[in-house]
Amino acid sequence: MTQGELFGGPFDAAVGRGRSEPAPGAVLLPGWLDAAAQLRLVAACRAWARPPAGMHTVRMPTGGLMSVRMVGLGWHWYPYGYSRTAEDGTPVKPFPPELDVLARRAVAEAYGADVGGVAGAAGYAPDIAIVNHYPHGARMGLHQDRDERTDAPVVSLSLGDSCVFRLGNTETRTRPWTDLELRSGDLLVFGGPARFAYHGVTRTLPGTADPALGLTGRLNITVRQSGL
Ligand SMILES: O=C(O)CCC(=O)C(=O)O
Ligand SMILES: [Fe+2]
Repeated sequence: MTQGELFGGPFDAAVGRGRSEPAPGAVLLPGWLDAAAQLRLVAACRAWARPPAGMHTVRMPTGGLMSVRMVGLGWHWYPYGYSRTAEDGTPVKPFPPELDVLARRAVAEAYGADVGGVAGAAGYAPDIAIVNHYPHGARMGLHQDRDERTDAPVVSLSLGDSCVFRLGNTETRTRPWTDLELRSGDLLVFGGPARFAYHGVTRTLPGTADPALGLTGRLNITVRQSGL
């Protein structure tokens, strides 16, 4: 049985763990971060998560709490917008220069010679990072990232437990979609025609992280350009 059959849908366990383009404009580079870079990022996330303006639970306008906890750097995300003030009323932490460097390299490597053909990729100037922590059992429903005022690519880095990432289409929350396994160190860039695709995390795979990371659950860092 393939993993596709196991998860009941088209499933690309990052075929052979090589570069793939799961949808036009979406590029997956498995294992893009080496072990040392992953360790450094986990340590940085721990510092960014601390109060003030630290990691918090988000209440949706409908009243429910998100199962993912998050912290914004550069800008604080709330449903549905950005502010310079965090959940606790204190100024948001600055957008870290190391994420600026990393995300620019990510976009350059993801698109290579095509960078000029992807909206906002050549002049990519990120100023937001959102760090999400997925405790065991957490998930993120299908959504579009559309609180930014640009169509510049979103850079996504995964750390810790693997997850099933659902990459859908730009029109509806329904099929067609592709389920991708994102593992620790994987880079996913979604720009161009994939920039406003619905996406989400249907589940994490507890216990799949390298124990050496010292992380329970999964971390995801998205780096974005606000246009604000
Ligand atoms: O955790 C992920 O891989 C996706 C996170 C995401 O979609 C978001 O923060 O908007
Ligand atoms: Fe998103």
